Amino acid sequence: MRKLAEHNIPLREASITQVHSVLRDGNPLIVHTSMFANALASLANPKQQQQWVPLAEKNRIIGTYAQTEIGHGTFVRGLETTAIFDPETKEFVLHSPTITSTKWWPGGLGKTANAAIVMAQLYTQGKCYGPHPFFVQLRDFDTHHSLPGVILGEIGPRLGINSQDNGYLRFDHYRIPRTNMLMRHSQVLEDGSYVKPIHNKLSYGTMVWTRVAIVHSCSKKLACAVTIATRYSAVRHQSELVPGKPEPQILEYQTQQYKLLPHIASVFAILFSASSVLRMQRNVAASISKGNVELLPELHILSCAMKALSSQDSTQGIETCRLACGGHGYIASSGLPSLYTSTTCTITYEGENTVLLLQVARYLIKSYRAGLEGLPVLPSVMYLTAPSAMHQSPPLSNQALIEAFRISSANLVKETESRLCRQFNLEQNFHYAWNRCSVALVHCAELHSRYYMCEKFLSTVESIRASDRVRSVLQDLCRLYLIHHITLNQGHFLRSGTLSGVDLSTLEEEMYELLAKLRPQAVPLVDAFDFRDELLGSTLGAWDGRVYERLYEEAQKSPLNKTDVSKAYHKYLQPLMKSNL
Ligand SMILES: CCC/C=C/C(=O)SCCNC(=O)CCNC(=O)[C@H](O)C(C)(C)COP(=O)([O-])OP(=O)([O-])OC[C@H]1O[C@@H](n2cnc3c(N)ncnc32)[C@H](O)[C@@H]1OP(=O)([O-])[O-]
Ligand SMILES: Cc1cc2nc3c(=O)[nH]c(=O)nc-3n(C[C@H](O)[C@H](O)[C@H](O)COP(=O)(O)OP(=O)(O)OC[C@H]3O[C@@H](n4cnc5c(N)ncnc54)[C@H](O)[C@@H]3O)c2cc1C
Repeated sequence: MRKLAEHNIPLREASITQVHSVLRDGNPLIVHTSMFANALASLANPKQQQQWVPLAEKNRIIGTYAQTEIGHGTFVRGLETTAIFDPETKEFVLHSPTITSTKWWPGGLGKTANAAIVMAQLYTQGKCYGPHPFFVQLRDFDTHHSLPGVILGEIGPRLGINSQDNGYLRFDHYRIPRTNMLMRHSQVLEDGSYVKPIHNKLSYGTMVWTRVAIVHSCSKKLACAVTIATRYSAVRHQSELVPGKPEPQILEYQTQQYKLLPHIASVFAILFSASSVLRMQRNVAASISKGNVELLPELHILSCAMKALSSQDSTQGIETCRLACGGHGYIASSGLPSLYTSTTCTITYEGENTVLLLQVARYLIKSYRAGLEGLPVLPSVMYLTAPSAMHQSPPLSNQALIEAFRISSANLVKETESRLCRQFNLEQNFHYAWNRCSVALVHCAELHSRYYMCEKFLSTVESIRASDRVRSVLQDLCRLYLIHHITLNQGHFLRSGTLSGVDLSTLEEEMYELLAKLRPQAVPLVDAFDFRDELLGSTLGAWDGRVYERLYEEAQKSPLNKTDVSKAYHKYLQPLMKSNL
């Protein structure tokens, strides 16, 4: 926090710096500096911001974002916590009517936060208006004791990020002033009348913002993992590539290159997509402040798509990097296990990936249908019904591969929409039909999202300002990325007729050549990420390559090595050994 102040970084921008990477097992302040700060910035009105933001900046208020309940995370409309307006006292009464309405998961809620943005069902004048955000003080600002009517605690150990004190929270008819409802977009007036927002999903804005931030953080996490595994693969020698010759660096094995290089490429693909979504988010934020919400649906869908793909890619990539380090990848001091556990949660939080992909699919199907009817659709999905342009680029050129992605994605959407219609005719119920097609719908969303990521990678590399040599390496990486994802999704390309079996063999051949060509660039590429050793926190991935010395030194720090004979020997082992059992 001191560093943020020294560098004049506003609280809500902390999460896109590296400040949180210093703490490996999560961080009790992360939701304060990300979601809480952002909720105040985007959902509170100017007066409320004046009241709370300076206190949050000075860390007098430490907040969290309390939305999820034990019973409902995904289905936000199903939340059960109520905020009922009492016109007599001009207060909202917050209440948790059931066990399932207990808030569950918010980061920092257990012991750290003294306030929260609470999402609760808003009732006024006897009518429910759905989930709305409220600023709620949870603990005394001086003593830190929880306030009467507020019941809270920590939820217990998790797979990872155990320093984050995820918490639970219940309210017992807890009263807050009317002015604690975050009123930038919708309001409850003194007489209890409700003023609705210009778009009814604006209160979901903090989630959209965080999804964009997650894309950024996923590229960083993956970059850390590939740095560790690549440097280690240059230091580690094992087996014989040619019988009788010295053991080579494991990075010489093609299979090792195949494990690492596509993920190095993936770091760039995610990063460039993140930048593009971030740009869009800034434009949308500016438009919203002028009352224009036209591009909000596009931002919502793009942030869902990129959050889902980047969290999945980075989690799989980190696990591949860990396995690529053999046994040493399993040791905590390699840094890889904590990278994995602190990244796999991004698949679930801020919208479980399948659910987000289904949001994308819903948009694809709606846009496809609108396009067929000649209605206007937004730019990113115009291709679904636009005429194909496959034959205009040289065969198997980068542009041709992007076109193949585009046509295959459009083809899959078309096929799935027909399936949906057939299913609808059978079921006579759209929702049942949708569920029966949902595996295919998720595939549509994945392919569309991959197309977007490939396109962003290519267009960024083509326009980037760099020396010819740097550009040439990035072009090779981009080419590897495109081919790698085409080989992983061969079925879609064969089905759409955009690539033949022969094309796929040619591309596969080229991929193997690219692995060999890029091998000498692997270490310079990860060095260029420029992580300090303290941030990597890895015995395998430090700059100086002293892997074995560091592993040995780290082992000396194990608490079990403080004494030659452990207490457990006297307490359990010795009696057992003497017991003749
Ligand atoms: C450090 C981080 C720590 C972690 C923190 C957390 O996890 S915090 C907890 C994080 N928790 C989660 O992330 C929970 C995940 N769950 C959710 O976000 C929501 O429940 C939902 C989006 C899945 C469905 O919402 P729903 O049932 O209200 O909506 P619906 O499906 O009926 O669709 C109706 C229409 O609304 C549209 N629309 C939807 N959202 C947006 C938006 N943001 N903007 C604009 N539009 C949006 C949608 O496209 C559709 O448009 P159409 O087709 O009619 O034109
Ligand atoms: C580490 C961590 C930190 C978190 N931090 C916070 C926080 O700070 N604040 C906060 O409010 N919350 C937080 N959460 C909660 C998080 O946002 C939710 O867990 C997440 O949104 C998923 O919801 P769920 O747990 O209800 O999963 P569920 O929705 O119950 O998912 C279970 C399964 O059901 C499937 N499913 C659900 N709905 C559908 C559907 N419509 N169609 C198809 N399949 C479906 C899912 O795909 C999944 O396979 C955190 C969670 C974790 C793990």
